[in-house]
Amino acid sequence: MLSNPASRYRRPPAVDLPQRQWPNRQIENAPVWLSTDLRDGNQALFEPMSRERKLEFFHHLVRTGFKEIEIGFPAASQIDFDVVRQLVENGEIPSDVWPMAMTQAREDLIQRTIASLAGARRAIVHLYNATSPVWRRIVFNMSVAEVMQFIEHHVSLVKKLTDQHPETEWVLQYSPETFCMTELEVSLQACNTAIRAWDAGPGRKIIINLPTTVEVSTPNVFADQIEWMHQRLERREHVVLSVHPHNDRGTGVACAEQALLAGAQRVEGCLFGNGERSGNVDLVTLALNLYTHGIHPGLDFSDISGLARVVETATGLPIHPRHPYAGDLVFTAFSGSHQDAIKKGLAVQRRDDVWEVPYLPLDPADIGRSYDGIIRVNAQSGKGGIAYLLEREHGVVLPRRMLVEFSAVVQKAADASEAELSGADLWKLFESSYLNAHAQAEKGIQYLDHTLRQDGDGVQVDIELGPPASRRVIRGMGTGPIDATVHALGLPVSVHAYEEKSLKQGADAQALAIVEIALEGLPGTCFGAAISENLATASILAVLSAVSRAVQALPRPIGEMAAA
Ligand SMILES: CC(=O)SCCNC(=O)CCNC(=O)[C@H](O)C(C)(C)COP(=O)(O)OP(=O)(O)OC[C@H]1O[C@@H](n2cnc3c(N)ncnc32)[C@H](O)[C@@H]1OP(=O)(O)O
Ligand SMILES: CC(C)C(=O)C(=O)O
Repeated sequence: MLSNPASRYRRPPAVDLPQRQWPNRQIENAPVWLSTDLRDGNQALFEPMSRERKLEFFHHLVRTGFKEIEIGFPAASQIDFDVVRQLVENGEIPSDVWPMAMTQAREDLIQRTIASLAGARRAIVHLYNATSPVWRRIVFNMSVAEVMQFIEHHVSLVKKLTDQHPETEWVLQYSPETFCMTELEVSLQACNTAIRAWDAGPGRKIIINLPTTVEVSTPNVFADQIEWMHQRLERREHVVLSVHPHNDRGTGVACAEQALLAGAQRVEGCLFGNGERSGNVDLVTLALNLYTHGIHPGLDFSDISGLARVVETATGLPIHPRHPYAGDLVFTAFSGSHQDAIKKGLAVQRRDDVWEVPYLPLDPADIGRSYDGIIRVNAQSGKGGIAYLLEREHGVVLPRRMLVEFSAVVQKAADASEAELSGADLWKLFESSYLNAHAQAEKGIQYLDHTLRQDGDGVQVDIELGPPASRRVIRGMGTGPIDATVHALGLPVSVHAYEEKSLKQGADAQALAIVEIALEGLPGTCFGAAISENLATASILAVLSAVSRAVQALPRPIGEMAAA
């Protein structure tokens, strides 16, 4: 039993913002993206990335289209320092990409951070300090006034040190860590202190990065906090307003999206939501959410599975099969009505038209995934998935009533196996239920051979039935092979429908024949099917298949009923 939370947990206060604008807005453009996979993502791993892995990951991020990449915390880790140096010294950072390095507000750490970036064409120094009451009291033991002096002192130091490297274009990023838990007036004071100490102005940009260091509120409260700041920050035109959502309440993506409505221009996060605790905001989901609204995110996720494997290898963490867009199961429908609707949708969807396939939020092909795994068949499936697999893998299109009949067979098999049925399983079931139904000795007919010859205007068929030890021949005359076979059987059978289809072309061409019959004494109709290189043979076998299946329900074996 969960204990009563009322006395142990508090809901953070709402923001007094009666004129809030964000609920009426839509996201119109992609934000600036910053990948913190190599910093926040990396600091949250059982085994942080090696130097080689970091470098490789960095280049993947560049190829994906990131223009801002937090490479690490060079003052805290020799690997991070070496990686930054290698990238800078070897000129491996493309001219339009901003590397970013993080530091605490401590003089020695700031010096080393700037030393790591020296010589870069452009660079972002990321300075942070926590500002919320709990951190002020427990971690830093500082008053609000002392926190402001602390910020002023360390931002000024960053300015002084970076001014000594005019060959580099410097930007300061200031993060009031724990922003979402800080009184808004204090956050504003902290950010404005940084803006002034950095002397933000024309050609001197500052990034103000507001994190949900630990996500504690509903996304609407975070959006209110962002809009409140957006309206009040000093020198706003020289400030890039950024957010850094975490996902402790599972609403990181919602927080980021609503923050964009509220005035944020930039988002920091990790691919597939890696990062401290329940992760940083997932940049893949955010970007593809935009994409499905017709807005290009400026990031290339056209090979999402390839990227997922890169990230899994680098982090040592698996991506959940139901992870939005990237999970193995997200383009798979298990339930019958979903499969049916997807099949119908795919049949009418044209490549360049607006995407309207039911149940699939985007065209899997757009992110390098194929339709292959879309339909699966299990005990929850209906006709749609079965029809899709038979058609895709064997070119077999069953008449609707036959599909209904066969789906009952599939359902039974799936229930018995308690597993998913593959296309191959489905075909085996189709073979044993229909294509080989005439070859089963037990209750049905065991076909061995036949001869067919023209007889005046009609045909005569001689069919050899088994078992081989007591083989016998039944003969029938008719207008064609089907009619003759029915007569040969001598059973009260009437043929309701017949269709044939060629399955392959050329030398190995094959015909599929499908027959629907009624057998006196049995309710409804029953289907049979057969495949042969010869159409007449396929027709004869299809009748035998249908009759054999129909008599399965009869009390006496077919041999006793058939005319000998
Ligand atoms: C929310 C985030 O993700 S922030 C990023 C967090 N990432 C990391 O910390 C990863 C790497 N960090 C480290 O390896 C280490 O913390 C180092 C090397 C930076 C510093 O190591 P140490 O000097 O041993 O300090 P330690 O790790 O114990 O950190 C606690 C100290 O840092 C201080 N501190 C914490 N945050 C800050 C900050 N933003 N600015 C200034 N000081 C800070 C604390 O007050 C505490 O100081 P105290 O020792 O005087 O009480
Ligand atoms: C932006 C920084 C300080 C951060 O990682 C956080 O607050 O989660």
